Amino acid sequence: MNEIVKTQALKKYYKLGDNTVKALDGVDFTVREGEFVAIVGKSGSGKSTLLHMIGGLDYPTGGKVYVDGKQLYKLNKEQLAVFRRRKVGFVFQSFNLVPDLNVYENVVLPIELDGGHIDRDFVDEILRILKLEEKKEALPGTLSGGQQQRAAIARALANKPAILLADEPTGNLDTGSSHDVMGLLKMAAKRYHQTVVLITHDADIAQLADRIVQIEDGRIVKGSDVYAGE
Ligand SMILES: Nc1ncnc2c1ncn2[C@@H]1O[C@H](COP(=O)(O)OP(=O)(O)OP(=O)(O)O)[C@@H](O)[C@H]1O
Repeated sequence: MNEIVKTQALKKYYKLGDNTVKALDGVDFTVREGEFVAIVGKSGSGKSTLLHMIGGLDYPTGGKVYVDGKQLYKLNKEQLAVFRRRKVGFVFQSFNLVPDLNVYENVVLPIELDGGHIDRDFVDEILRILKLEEKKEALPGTLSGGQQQRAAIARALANKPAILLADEPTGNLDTGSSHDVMGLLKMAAKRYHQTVVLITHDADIAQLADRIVQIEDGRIVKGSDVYAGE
């Protein structure tokens, strides 16, 4: 089975005055294509840092990150930015939709900014699967939190990224909307064989993933490799 994400001895240290914070301290982590992985751990354990490293948002202190066969940190800043635009879909707790653009325009915006081809049939299908077809022309401000997050997920899926990374995507939603959003995200991921790595504090949400990876003090303590759950 294809390993789409692989980290080896990944380290990220932050210097704070005389202290060094070891946000990641030797992480070996693999995700295979089409897997839906939840990362859990206490606040400050290193979850967001790991997601940032996989998404090419920052450079590590040591170790390697491979995504879709590319070693990320051999890329310079511009190449890394292109990698992010083309290969990674991001979903955050705060939906980050552009308020003046309607749902459809928000969803296709990253493709337009990258000068890519918009596959309208595919975008329409995603909007249908995420139950947003009636809301294509609505502005984000007129939508519920769950609908806004589904629009953000549609945007992340629209250019068929190699990986979709979600940082607490249900953090701002009530329980009902959280399960709704997770269910639809999972369904879309299955349908497109989309690899998803998701951070959550919520054990119920994590249970919906194919595999749960637990991180403590910058190290993975459970679920690190793809065969752990089998
Ligand atoms: N830019 C930074 N500069 C200094 N320290 C940082 C920076 N980013 C993260 N850290 C530290 O690295 C550690 C890991 O942070 P990280 O955000 O990855 O944790 P987390 O598990 O995602 O936490 P939370 O669940 O609260 O979001 C923490 O001690 C944090 O304070």
